[in-house]
Amino acid sequence: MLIAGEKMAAFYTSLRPRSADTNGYHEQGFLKEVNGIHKRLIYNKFLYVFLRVLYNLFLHPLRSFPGPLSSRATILASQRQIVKGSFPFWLNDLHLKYGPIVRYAPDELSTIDSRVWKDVYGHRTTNQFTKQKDFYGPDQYGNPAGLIRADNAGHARQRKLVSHAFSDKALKEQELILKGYVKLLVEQLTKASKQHGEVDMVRFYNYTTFDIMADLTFGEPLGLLQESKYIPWVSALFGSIQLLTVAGVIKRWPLLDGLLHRYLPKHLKEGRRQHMLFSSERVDKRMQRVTDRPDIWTYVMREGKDEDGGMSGLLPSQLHSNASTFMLAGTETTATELSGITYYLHQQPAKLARLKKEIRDAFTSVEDMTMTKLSQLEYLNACIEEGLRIYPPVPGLIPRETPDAGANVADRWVPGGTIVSIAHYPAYHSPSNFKDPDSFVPERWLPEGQQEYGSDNKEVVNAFSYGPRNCLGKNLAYHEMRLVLATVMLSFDMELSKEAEDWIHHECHILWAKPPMKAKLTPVGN
Ligand code: HEM
Repeated sequence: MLIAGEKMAAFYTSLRPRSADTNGYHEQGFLKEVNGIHKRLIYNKFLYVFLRVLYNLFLHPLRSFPGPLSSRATILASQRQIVKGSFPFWLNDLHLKYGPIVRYAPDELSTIDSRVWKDVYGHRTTNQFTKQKDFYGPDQYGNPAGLIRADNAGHARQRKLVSHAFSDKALKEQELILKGYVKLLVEQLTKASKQHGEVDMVRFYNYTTFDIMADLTFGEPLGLLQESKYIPWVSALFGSIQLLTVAGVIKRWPLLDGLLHRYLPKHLKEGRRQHMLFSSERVDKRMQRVTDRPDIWTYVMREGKDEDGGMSGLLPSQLHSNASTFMLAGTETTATELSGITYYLHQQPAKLARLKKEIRDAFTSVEDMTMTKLSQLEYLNACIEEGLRIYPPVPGLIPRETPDAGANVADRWVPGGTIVSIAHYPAYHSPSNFKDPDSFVPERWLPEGQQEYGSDNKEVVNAFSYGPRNCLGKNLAYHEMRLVLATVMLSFDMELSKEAEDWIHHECHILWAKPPMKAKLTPVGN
């Protein structure tokens, strides 16, 4: 080590300018030389960028795919939109202009063709297409990675183990837990309305979904409903979403990414560590408890216990990573959908009245609501399907990389190493897939709407993704959305505030940046 250090010192000394008196080497001459090298480096960099742009435009294997010149030339155009929070809308405009498949960045294709679900995400092809590494990044909880970032073999093993906790049978046993929280939601909404006149529905939906998911993941709620406020951990989670978007953009520039990691202020690193610890400590505490309460781990332990009573299937890094995934994937998404549906229904009084009537005819109290009865409410289910179409909680891309040998994607040959993705928002808002794509029309999902909307390409809507890596919590999410929406409609009449009239027009940083949705609630029967 010391020898290496001495050698380095000698090397730098040899580079230092020597004075003209000692060896005739003039300092100015040296500076000129350095300037020359510097200029040549800049020149070379420019030359490289110029040649790269020419290559991307005229020689790249994707050159025959349509897209704007700026996007085919460099990744800057798409990155600008991501940072601005307008990526899904921009992509939507590109599809309107260029058709069902668009080259939105030099190595990247977006498509709105429903065949892509089977071709790229389906069971038959999932082993060929890999998740795009830059987009998902390494697992912060270390290796072996949890569900989201595991390779296909590691994923299949973990998924088999945890899926017991998300089965219909498990959900039936979790019904009472969920009901407890929606009853508390009604109590707290009533109290907050009396106190403040107006309540922010986005917050109350978040309180509910975070408390439910924390109960199922940590065996205890976070107390958000009880206190009617976010705890710092949840606020930090929301605050970090925009930063994560920027970090995702920086990741594509290795030099900047390296600098970011090296010079990230200590307090931010510590904040991230504390944030991760919050969830890991809670799940560790839960694992030490012996209980038969039907939370996630009761099912996983039952199915995956080894001879010593430990968990044979999940290592600590996977346990921590999956708990953290459940707490993000299973909360914000469901609350987003509830907020979106609430907004759209309150723009169309006739549809709102029809839904309220269906719910109030079916139930007199939350006690009457069962999973089976809720799943049979035609109009409620149509509203949820339409909500998932018009305001998908995961609005952007879920990118995959083609295998080295290339692959067929919707009848077109795509070379190896290409990033391909179906884009939820553009696919669901395309007039080539839907009539009146920007209108909230639950009837399109019902037999009565088939005459008018029968030509809609409903197969393209897979808001929970498709194939072996689709959403694990789909059943839970559907039940939760039905239960919460039905409870709110049964218990209150709601009037959105003036400021909330334009609520839907907000940015998207991977997830929707939802503003508050203030509403006046009147308890039914008052
Ligand atoms: C309306 C609500 C929801 C929507 C629209 C939704 C959507 C999605 C989507 C699109 C994916 C695929 C992501 C990708 O491939 O990168 C996904 C994965 C996942 N979701 Fe959901 N989700 C919702 C609710 C939930 C809930 C309630 C849970 C409960 C824990 C959950 C847990 C997960 C998990 C664990 C994965 C990863 C699955 C795997 O890789 O095997 N999600 N979700």
